[in-house]
Amino acid sequence: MFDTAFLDLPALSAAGGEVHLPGSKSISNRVLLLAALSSGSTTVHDLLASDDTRVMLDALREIGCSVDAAGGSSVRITGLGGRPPRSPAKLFLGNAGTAMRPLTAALALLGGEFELSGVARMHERPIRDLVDALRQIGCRIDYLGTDGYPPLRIVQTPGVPALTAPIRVRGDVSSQFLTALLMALPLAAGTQDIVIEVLGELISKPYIAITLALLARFGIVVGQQNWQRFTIAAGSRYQSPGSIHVEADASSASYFVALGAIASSACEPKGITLRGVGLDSIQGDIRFVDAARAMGAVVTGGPNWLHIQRAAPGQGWPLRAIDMDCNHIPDAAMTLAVMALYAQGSSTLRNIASWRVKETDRIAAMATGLRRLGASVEEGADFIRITPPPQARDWKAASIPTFDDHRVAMCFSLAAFNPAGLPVRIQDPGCVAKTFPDYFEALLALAQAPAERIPVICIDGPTASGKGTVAAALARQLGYHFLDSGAIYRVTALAAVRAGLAPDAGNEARIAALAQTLPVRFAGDRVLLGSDDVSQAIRTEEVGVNASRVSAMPAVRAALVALQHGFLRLPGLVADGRDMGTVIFPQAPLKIYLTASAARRAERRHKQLISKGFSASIGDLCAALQARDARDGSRSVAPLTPAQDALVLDNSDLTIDETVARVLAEWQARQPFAVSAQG
Ligand SMILES: Nc1ncnc2c1ncn2[C@@H]1O[C@H](COP(=O)(O)OP(=O)(O)O)[C@@H](O)[C@H]1O
Ligand SMILES: Nc1ccn([C@@H]2O[C@H](COP(=O)(O)OP(=O)(O)O)[C@@H](O)[C@H]2O)c(=O)n1
Repeated sequence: MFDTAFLDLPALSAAGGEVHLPGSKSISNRVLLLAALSSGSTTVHDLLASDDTRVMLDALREIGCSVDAAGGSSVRITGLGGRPPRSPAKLFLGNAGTAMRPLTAALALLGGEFELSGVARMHERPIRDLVDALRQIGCRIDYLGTDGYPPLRIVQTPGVPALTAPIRVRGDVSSQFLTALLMALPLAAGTQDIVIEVLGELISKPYIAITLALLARFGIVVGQQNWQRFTIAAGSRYQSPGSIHVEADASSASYFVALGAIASSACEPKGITLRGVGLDSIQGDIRFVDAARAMGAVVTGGPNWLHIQRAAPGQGWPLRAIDMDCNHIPDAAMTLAVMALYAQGSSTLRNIASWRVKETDRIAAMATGLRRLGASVEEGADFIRITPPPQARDWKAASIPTFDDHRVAMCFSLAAFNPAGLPVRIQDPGCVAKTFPDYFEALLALAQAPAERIPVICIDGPTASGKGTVAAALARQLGYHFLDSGAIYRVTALAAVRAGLAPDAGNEARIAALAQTLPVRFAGDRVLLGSDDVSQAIRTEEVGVNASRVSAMPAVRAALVALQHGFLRLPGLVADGRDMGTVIFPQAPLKIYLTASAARRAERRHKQLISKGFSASIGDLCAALQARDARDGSRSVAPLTPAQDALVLDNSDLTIDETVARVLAEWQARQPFAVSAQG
């Protein structure tokens, strides 16, 4: 997951390949609650691992269900099955509406004392209509903060209240209230039919269809008339299906359907293949496929898969503008708003008032981001109209605020295919954790960009100047890959010595041959030579000196070039070494030559070695590093010297954090985003 302050996506040019989507958030949480209300155990497969499912699982444990890992993405839930929930209990539900609403209804019916709270945004998301419906039937629920919003306290004597009249609930604000009642009211259907009447036009009907389909899997049959009246038959009982698979999220599929529709396929495999959700999905958002087709996407599919390709020029590419009622696909329709950037003419998405009360005001959020990209946007209470930038040159490099809304973040990643070749900055990319923690990894695995567009920051300099430390910290903060080229030379030296080859000029050809096929791999912080973990072994001073020797051999350096180029991958790279800016990545937009006085560097190396349990004397180290500087600086190939366009940074009197901050400031200053103006 990209847990960084922002993620800069370079302009992307093409995409292709296959992706397996994670389980749906709303199906995951519905299934978890139904399993918790059933008797016996239910093994839930393909459960989404995300913030929202985590808070639901924690809450279920808190009220007395047992939750056991069942391998991979499976969990086994042993439900209450008629037992009262553990009470009193305080439940923290983050920003998960799919936990807050159904748990409120279920706990109010089961009885006990509960406090349900969430993050600040959750306390701004209305719940009055559900509370009013539950109060009608005698449930005691109090607001602990603002009237009409969580946090809530439930104090209800155990035992489900008797129901005499139909329960009425508004259906025109959020369908989640009706879902909550449909999932909880079978608890009250022991000896009587339960009738729920919807007031107003029910929005998001497809989400109710998912609820009904899942209730049926748990043995509860609900009759419905016109989406206005729902009847749960007397004697209904939650029956665990034993095991159940969570479908992948059709809303998450929308980003990849859109990706296939807008990205060209540079090479085989053509187009995007999605696994985990297909044309037979129980999720209403699968209808997004029809909307994407209307805009020009070429979509085929089967029971558990979809394949999407961009249309031929003039036959759906550029995309066609649409004017569409999106009530049936409220979440996925956000993706259409970004697809509209690639359409000819203005697109209007209507009947989307529910966007205003989601994780953020999504109409405002989409309008903000789209305008920053250069589109003209008109917004109303329940619609948004998008006119793309007229020409490629009218696009702008934008820093997109995501308002802690996973879908906003995912949608706007698609703007990286803009015809102007501009990068896009996604602020707080970690907010995708709500439904799709590895979204950006999945996108970047499919997306392609020409090597010259992938940004590289080079940090070169003498030994112990802090290159490795600073480069690794930068890579972490930017979400970029990290190349420790010194480690490659160290591994080469170690492999040579292990092969009986002394690091002398006479062995150059043989060491180069060995370097050509060096089986080195980086796995997080570990360095592997074949299957041998050599992370520690390569850090001795002896290996450092041998590395300096083999690195002076032109044939060895040549043999390692391709290996180093291979590290240049999306979304970007921070490369640490001696010749990153001069030889390996001469096109890099930022080159830092990091240095410090020999005395300071010897001190640092001394501390580092002592902390790793190696013995060393500062005097010896200072002499050795000066000798190494001389050898690295005087060798015939790629001598240690600042690139002409490098920025020399002497950090003798800077801390690590100060050094990183300086480099980061240089990097930010080179970005096209108007950061200060845009926030
Ligand atoms: N600016 C700095 N101030 C103090 N110590 C530093 C600084 N930069 C790095 N160090 C420490 O110096 C040691 C050597 O840094 P390292 O990143 O291994 O250098 P290099 O990769 O240039 O050889 C590390 O233990 C690191 O924590
Ligand atoms: N790009 C690079 C990186 C390292 N090297 C050599 O490899 C040796 C070990 O690299 P390193 O970065 O781990 O060394 P230290 O700076 O940590 O001592 C250095 O002394 C250099 O001689 C190089 O020649 N070119």
